[in-house]
Amino acid sequence: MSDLLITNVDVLTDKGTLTNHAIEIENGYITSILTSEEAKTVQAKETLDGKGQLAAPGLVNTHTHIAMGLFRNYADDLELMDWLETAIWPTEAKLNDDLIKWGTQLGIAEMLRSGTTTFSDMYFFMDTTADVVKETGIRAVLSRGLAGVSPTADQALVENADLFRTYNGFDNDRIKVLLGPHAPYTCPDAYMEKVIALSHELNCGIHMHLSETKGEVENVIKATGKTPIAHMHDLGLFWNTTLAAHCVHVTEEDMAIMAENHVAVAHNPQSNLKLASGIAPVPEMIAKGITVGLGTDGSASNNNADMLEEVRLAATLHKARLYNPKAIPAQAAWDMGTVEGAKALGYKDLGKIAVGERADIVLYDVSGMHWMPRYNDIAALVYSANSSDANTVIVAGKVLMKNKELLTIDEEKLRSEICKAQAYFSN
Ligand SMILES: N[C@@H](CCSC[C@H]1O[C@@H](n2cnc3c(=O)[nH]cnc32)[C@H](O)[C@@H]1O)C(=O)O
Ligand SMILES: [Zn+2]
Repeated sequence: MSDLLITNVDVLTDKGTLTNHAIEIENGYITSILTSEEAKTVQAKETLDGKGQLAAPGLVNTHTHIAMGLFRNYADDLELMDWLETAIWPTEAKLNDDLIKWGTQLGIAEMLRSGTTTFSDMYFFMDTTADVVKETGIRAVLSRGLAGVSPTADQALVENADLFRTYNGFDNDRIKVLLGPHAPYTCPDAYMEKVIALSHELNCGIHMHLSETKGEVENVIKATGKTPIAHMHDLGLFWNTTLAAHCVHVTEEDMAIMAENHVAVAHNPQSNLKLASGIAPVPEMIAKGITVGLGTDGSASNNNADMLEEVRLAATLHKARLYNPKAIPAQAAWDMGTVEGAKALGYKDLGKIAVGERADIVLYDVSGMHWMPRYNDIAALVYSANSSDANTVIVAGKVLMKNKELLTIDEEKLRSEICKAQAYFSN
């Protein structure tokens, strides 16, 4: 008997949309895709009626600081270093476990409601974040932010290693753990050497902000004679898997290093626009064989965790930059938001609806006027859908949102806790 059967649903597959089909799920995986006729004989513990809905893979947010939703619209219209130094870091100093718990829950509620089923996080108090991930059922790749310039730098390494030992591989890889060296400007070489040594000891991957702003690149070149990518490569950072957030200012040589060392990129178009960082050369990176996923970055620089916005921006931004409507076609943008993002996070069986894939599925309500006519569902998702069309969300075969009701989060309680947090940060 299967665990879950979704019936009467349109299914987005690599070969186009299969109308009025059924998806069978067992042990967190998609075990078959059937016609409605074939599905009649299937026995399942739970059945979901997918009538009027389109089943698509869940979105994969490859770069967030999810609890930063606490600082949504708190400090805007500043460039990165100014924003971090004058607004964000002093406020983050007031964070505690309890606030992180509610900030994380806020982000997860927002992501599930907008069709995201996996996120990759870099932040503080990651044990608490891991707890919330465990309870809410979302999929996550967690890294403890590591800053060598912080007074707690060495303690943070211990915390990241403990996080890895406790959670890496939890629940059949529903949680994975990376080391999170923050950025070249907060991680001096001596500290990076400790991070790299730890990555060898644990056989652990890396998640780091790299080449985000012109200023960062200029400073690293001044100090070392090399770009941040070349410098990190020479330090030995890329020996295992690396997820590099941003990569806005990369040279041809950087891209060659990244391709050769399988450095994957988390492209955060909205954050890069808002912090005036620039536009990453994404079509160029993809052409060189680099895996590029999409991320929202924190909701204090975005200012939401809506991945469909990133998919749309990825599809449109590079067209305008290159005066080329084919720069990132709709399918490529969709893939970056799903299967390519999953690859960037080290999942080989995530991000598609197909037999054998992990069952992270979103059912979109396609009854809205903006869904008519329906010539092409990929184009509809990329160019016309609203993320609030997400109606039902499944992660690892478990239903986490059903007909817009979150089943693992008490939103009333969450609202009241976020109001308290706002009052706390307003003082
Ligand atoms: N430095 C911290 C841990 C870092 S957590 C990750 C950090 O990244 C910061 N952050 C958020 N968005 C960005 C970005 O776009 N670039 C660089 N840092 C960011 C965020 O505010 C947070 O401080 C410590 O003292 O232990
Ligand atoms: Zn970031």
